[in-house]
Amino acid sequence: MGDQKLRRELMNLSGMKELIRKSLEARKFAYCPYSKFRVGAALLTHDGTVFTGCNVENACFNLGICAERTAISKAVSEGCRDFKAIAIASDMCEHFISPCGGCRQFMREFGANWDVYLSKPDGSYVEMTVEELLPASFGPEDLKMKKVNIRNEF
Ligand SMILES: O=c1ccn([C@H]2C[C@H](O)[C@@H](CO)O2)c(=O)[nH]1
Ligand SMILES: [Zn+2]
Repeated sequence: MGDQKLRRELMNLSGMKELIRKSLEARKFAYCPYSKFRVGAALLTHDGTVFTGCNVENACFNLGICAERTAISKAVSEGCRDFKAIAIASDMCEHFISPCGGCRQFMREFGANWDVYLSKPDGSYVEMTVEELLPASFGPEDLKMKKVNIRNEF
């Protein structure tokens, strides 16, 4: 964990603002006829590519997908997994949008020490890491332990 923290590269201010602008832009494509709660995301990879996403709801309510997961799935399905930052935008002026628990775990799959910008429509934001949003997390490394001998468990 310590090593990962050292490797974290901070982004410059104009880069952050541009990513937030793209998440605000992506929010416009939100398909949210049920909640009417638009969310946009813009995901930056280490090679500089940006994948955007919006929430996509469904008449079968529990099938809806969040903006963050849309963006991450777009990136992974195009061969990109090396994430630097994700910006998230909604229409809430009073609060910074904050990702749901499922999206935090989805982000965590691809590392704990990359940046998440929680924004407001005026472009203001707070910066957090995936680790800060999901402390003491369970990740892919935890599955790499030795297989237990199930017969010895009783
Ligand atoms: O960070 C968030 C929070 C909520 N939503 C979506 C899910 C649902 O479509 C709507 C209301 O919860 O907003 C996101 O996409 N991202
Ligand atoms: Zn979510």
